[in-house]
Amino acid sequence: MLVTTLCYVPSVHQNVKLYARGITKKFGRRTVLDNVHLAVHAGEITAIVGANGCGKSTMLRICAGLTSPDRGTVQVHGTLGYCPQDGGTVDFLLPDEHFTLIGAGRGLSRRASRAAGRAHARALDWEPGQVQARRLSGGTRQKLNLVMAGIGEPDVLLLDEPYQGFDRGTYLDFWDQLHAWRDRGKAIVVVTHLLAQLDRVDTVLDLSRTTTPWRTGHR
Ligand SMILES: Nc1ncnc2c1ncn2[C@@H]1O[C@H](COP(=O)(O)OP(=O)(O)OP(=O)(O)O)[C@@H](O)[C@H]1O
Repeated sequence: MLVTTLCYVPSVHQNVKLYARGITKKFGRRTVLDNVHLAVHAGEITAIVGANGCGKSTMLRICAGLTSPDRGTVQVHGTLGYCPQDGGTVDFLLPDEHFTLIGAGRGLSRRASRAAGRAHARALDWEPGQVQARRLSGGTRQKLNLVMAGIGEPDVLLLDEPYQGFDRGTYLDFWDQLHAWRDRGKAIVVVTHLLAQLDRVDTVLDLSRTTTPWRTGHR
C-alpha cells in the first residue's frame, strides 16, 4: 500500500481528478501500453479490464507514480491512495500500526488514524485484533491493504484487484464501500477480471481492445 501525493495541477477539465495522457510503456522490445488515455472524474468508478499480461497493473503503477512511462503524462488533482495486487503489508506490524503509519503520512494523529482504519475495517466486516500481518489470512491481509488505501480520504483511489481472497459477503461489502467512496466524490480506478461486475462501474478501459475508456451507461 502506498499513499502519496503526486503533483498538484490545474484541473484539465472540471472535476477530473486523474488524467493520464498518451501512456506508452515498453518492457524490452514488447510494447505493453501504446498511447493509452484515461480521465477519471470525481464521483466516478473506472474499471480497467483485459487479458492476463495486457498491462493493467502496469497502467495502475504508472498512475500511482511507481513506474515511469516511456511516453505520456499523469496528472493527479489531489491526494492518492493505492492498493496493490499483493504485498503492501509489513509482516511484523499489527493492523493498528499499519493504520498509524499510513495516517502519519496523511497528517492524522495516531488516534484519528486508528479510528479511520477501524471504521473502514468494520465496513468490510472485519474487527482488527492484536495480530501481526504475517499471521492474517490472505483475504484479511487484502482487507488490510484496502483499508490502508482509504485512510485519510484520498481524492483518487487506485485498486489493483483488491478483492482477491474475499469471501462472498466481503466481496459485496467491497462494492458497497466503493460506491460509498464514489458518493463522497472520489475518483476510483479498479483493475478487475470480473466482467460480470461492469454494471457497477461508470467507465471501462479494456486494454485488450482499446486505448480509451468507454462509458457503461450505468448512470
Ligand atoms: N518490471 C517488469 N519488467 C519486465 N516486464 C514486465 C515488468 N512488469 C510487467 N512486465 C510485463 O508486462 C506485461 C504486463 O504486465 P502487467 O502485470 O501489467 O499485466 P496485467 O494485465 O496486470 O496482468 P494480470 O491480469 O495477469 O494481472 C507482462 O507481460 C509482464 O510480464
